Amino acid sequence: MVSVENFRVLEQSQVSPPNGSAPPAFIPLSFFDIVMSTAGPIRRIFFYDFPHPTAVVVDSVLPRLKSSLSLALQRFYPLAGNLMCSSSPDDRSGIGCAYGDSVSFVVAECVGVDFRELSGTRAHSVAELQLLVPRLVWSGAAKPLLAVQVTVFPNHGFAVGASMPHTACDGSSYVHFMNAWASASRTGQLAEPAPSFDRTAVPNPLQLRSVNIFPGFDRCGTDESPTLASDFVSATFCLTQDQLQRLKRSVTAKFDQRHGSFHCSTAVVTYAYAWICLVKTFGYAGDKIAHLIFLADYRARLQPPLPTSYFGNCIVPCFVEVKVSDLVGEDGIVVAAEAIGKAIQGLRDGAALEGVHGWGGRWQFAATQQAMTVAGSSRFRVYDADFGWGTPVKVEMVIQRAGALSLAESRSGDGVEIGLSFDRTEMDLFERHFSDGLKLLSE
Ligand SMILES: CC(C)(COP(=O)(O)OP(=O)(O)OC[C@H]1O[C@@H](n2cnc3c(N)ncnc32)[C@H](O)[C@@H]1OP(=O)(O)O)[C@@H](O)C(=O)NCCC(=O)NCCSC(=O)CC(=O)O
Repeated sequence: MVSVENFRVLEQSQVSPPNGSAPPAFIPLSFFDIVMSTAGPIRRIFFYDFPHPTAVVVDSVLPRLKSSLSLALQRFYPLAGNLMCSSSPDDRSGIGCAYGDSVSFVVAECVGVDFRELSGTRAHSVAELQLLVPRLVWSGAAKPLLAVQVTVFPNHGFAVGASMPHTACDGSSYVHFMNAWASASRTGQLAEPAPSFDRTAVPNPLQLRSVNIFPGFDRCGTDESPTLASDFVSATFCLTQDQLQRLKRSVTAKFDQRHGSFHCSTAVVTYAYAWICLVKTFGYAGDKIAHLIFLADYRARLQPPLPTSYFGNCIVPCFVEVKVSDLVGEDGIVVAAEAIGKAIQGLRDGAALEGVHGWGGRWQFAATQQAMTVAGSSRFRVYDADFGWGTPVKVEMVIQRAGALSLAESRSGDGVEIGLSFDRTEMDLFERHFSDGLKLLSE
């Protein structure tokens, strides 16, 4: 078990882009950056098997991780910069980059810990995971956008934790950076496509300029991890390709074509199935409306589209509401999939931005209703992040709220992985609903 007693910081340093390679710049925040700025930091932990003593990690792994991080920052230089936002809402907020910018790089050691358990799929403490991700500390003008922590588990492995405030970028850009850093470490070269920071084609339907429209914004970047009960745990649930196909068939077999059609994708059935299990776990009354919020990548959906290498936020929220009795009923998966599919269809031809005035209110209301939210994507390729010592044995998003779900491709390549956090009793319930539903599918 990771506790403060068996966890110690070995080194705290700063990593900069190579000398003079990142010239001073100011990159204005886009509409999407400002909208997402209160969403809290993105925090992932990449676990690697590495059965060697700490000294070997320090001598051979760390120098390469640092030099490749420096190389990656040459291209992703805004991540070494600071958020600039004056108290006047008229001043444009942006990312300021200056010579000498750097990223905090912490090295820690964890002893007497079951590395397998912490990097496994079965329930493990979220408070322990929190120790493996670095804190982003905002103080005055210093508002860093990336912090890195490498934690060594002697003779077992190491974990690379990276935190970025959502103001800097969305999940697609986060993983773009991590994969660029990993491939630079593995090959010594920058092989991933260069990021694009060009904001000129990004729409601004609400004419937003500053993050200071949100009271208390400063606290959103500073990563104050809540103190969690020791029985608040995180676990990973997998849906194999075969199970996904069965779920898709169970939807399409019953879907009433008279109501129109939609593409019953992997994302649709995964969200639908997890949502039903979650609603059953919380045991809501049948007449309550259940809420789901998921995010859609808007790069390819904009007219004209932005390149996939666009770095920043380009995501829009999708809101889905279904009555609990319909979700937990016999055809719940059909009802949920149809409602989610319709929300995805509604993203076509730039239509999502038409509802932009309602986003804030809908988001706030759904949050009061314990909405299920989805982070990550099964298309991000988080398991490609090989720094030169093999692919991750586990990639975990740190989730501090019951009802928040994270998604990734499965490590084996067969299907998807769903990460969730709950109190242990709720986790047991969720696990039972999840496996019972799949048993029914195979009958
Ligand atoms: C809105 C969506 C979830 C809807 O997904 P869907 O799969 O249902 O719909 P779609 O139109 O995109 O794709 C439909 C079908 O097209 C195919 N398809 C489309 N694009 C593909 C791609 N890039 N790779 C592989 N397949 C693809 C698939 O066959 C899929 O069906 P099939 O699946 O049956 O094969 C998705 O489009 C999307 O935007 N995903 C990214 C969401 C995202 O960025 N989340 C992170 C937010 S930030 C965040 O949360 C923080 C963080 O992550 O760090």
